[in-house]
Amino acid sequence: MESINPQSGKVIQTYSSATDEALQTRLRAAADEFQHWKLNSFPERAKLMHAAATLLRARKAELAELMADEMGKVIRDGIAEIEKCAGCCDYYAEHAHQFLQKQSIASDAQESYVAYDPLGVILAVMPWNFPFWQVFRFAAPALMAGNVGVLKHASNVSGCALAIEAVFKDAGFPAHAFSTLLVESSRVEALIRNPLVSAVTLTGSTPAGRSVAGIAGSELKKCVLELGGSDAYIVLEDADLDLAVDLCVKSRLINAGQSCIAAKRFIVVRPLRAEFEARYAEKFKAIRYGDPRDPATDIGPMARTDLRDQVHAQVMKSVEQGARLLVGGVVPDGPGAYYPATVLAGVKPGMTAFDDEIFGPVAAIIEADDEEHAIALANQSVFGLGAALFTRDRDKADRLARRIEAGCVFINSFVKSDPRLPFGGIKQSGFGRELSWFGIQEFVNIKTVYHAAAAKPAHAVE
Ligand SMILES: O=CCCCC(=O)O
Repeated sequence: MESINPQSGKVIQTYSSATDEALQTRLRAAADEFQHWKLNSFPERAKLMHAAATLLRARKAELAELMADEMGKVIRDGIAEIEKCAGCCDYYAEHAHQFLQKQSIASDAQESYVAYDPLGVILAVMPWNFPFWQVFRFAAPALMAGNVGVLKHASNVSGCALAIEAVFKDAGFPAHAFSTLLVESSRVEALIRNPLVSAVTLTGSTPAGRSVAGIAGSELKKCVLELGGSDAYIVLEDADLDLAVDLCVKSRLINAGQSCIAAKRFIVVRPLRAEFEARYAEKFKAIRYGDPRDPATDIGPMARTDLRDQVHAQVMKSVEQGARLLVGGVVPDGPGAYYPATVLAGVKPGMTAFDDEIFGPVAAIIEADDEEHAIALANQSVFGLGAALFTRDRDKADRLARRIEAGCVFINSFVKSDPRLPFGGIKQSGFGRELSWFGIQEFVNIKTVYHAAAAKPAHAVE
């Protein structure tokens, strides 16, 4: 497996994938470790998780450079990503015990309660776009709950995958509490089917989700899926337009547009559409793409040239279908998987930019007749990950938020994940939740314990 620098196109490192025997040995070791790890107390686990947070903070500069080299993330975003991972480790170190405390429930029993037991070896199949964050937001709760983790990371970020394993090991976790498996995607099916694996979590595309869910389903193994999105950002007539334009630009360009929760469809009511479009295009024109290590760069290269070419094909298709290209839309000459910040206007249902997820720095502006039409357009999607609403009317925002088919709705803000808040989607964006109290509940056995009304003491039996 090769790590290729998307800026230069040069191979940085080649990794050999694990043999079947080596994989089996690692899974066996993880399963054996689970028998010990699950018996540790919460304070013991928390101590190690805090140590992982400390190490992440100490290594943030080098880890950000690794991301820049393997997938093109600009350095300041890489540093922010590592800090967020550290915060997530601290959060679960501090709260896991309380989240998984036994809960008494009154019933006809003398005593009945719910206990939360770990499930075992959890396989995480993770993508390259947030190579640390996506892994830590799974690993911190899963390990704190007493599970052990094995990671199959995207093949272009093997360096990141090994660096994550090293963080856990160097923080003092037992050797097989968290391990990285260097394997190609074609071997994920065998991993899910392996009897030593208890459950699987995937962050990735909708087709990958279908495949993982199908395999996990046929094995009757629990899975959590965090898939694609085409988040609608609705701008209503009473919106603060400066704020809306700023946040809509910012959200679309997160990670060079390569984020499931980046804003993708901008649905603006007719009276504001022309003004929004003009201001939006102006800001996009000023966006500089370039070396991810250069502090002056706004967006780095996309992660791979084939992904860049796919985005360009989607832009061209949308234009053929009638969208107006306002900014960008031209593949630059020279090396690197670069794509310019691009704006499409006049986008409508039936066009690629409306119907499909565009995983790159491409904005689709859509005009709505009115508020009702805006909500209908937002919901006219196979995806249901996130959405944002811009309005000054708080009551209206609450009413409309409930009508939007998505896992989260942010009002006058862009969509973001936060360890304290549940994160996940509906429809073809997946199912299950990560983060918060809800996330740590996904990979536990929610066990009912029932004590019958007091049996007579032995000496009282006639
Ligand atoms: O592709 C998904 C990106 C999620 C980013 C985040 O959680 O902030």
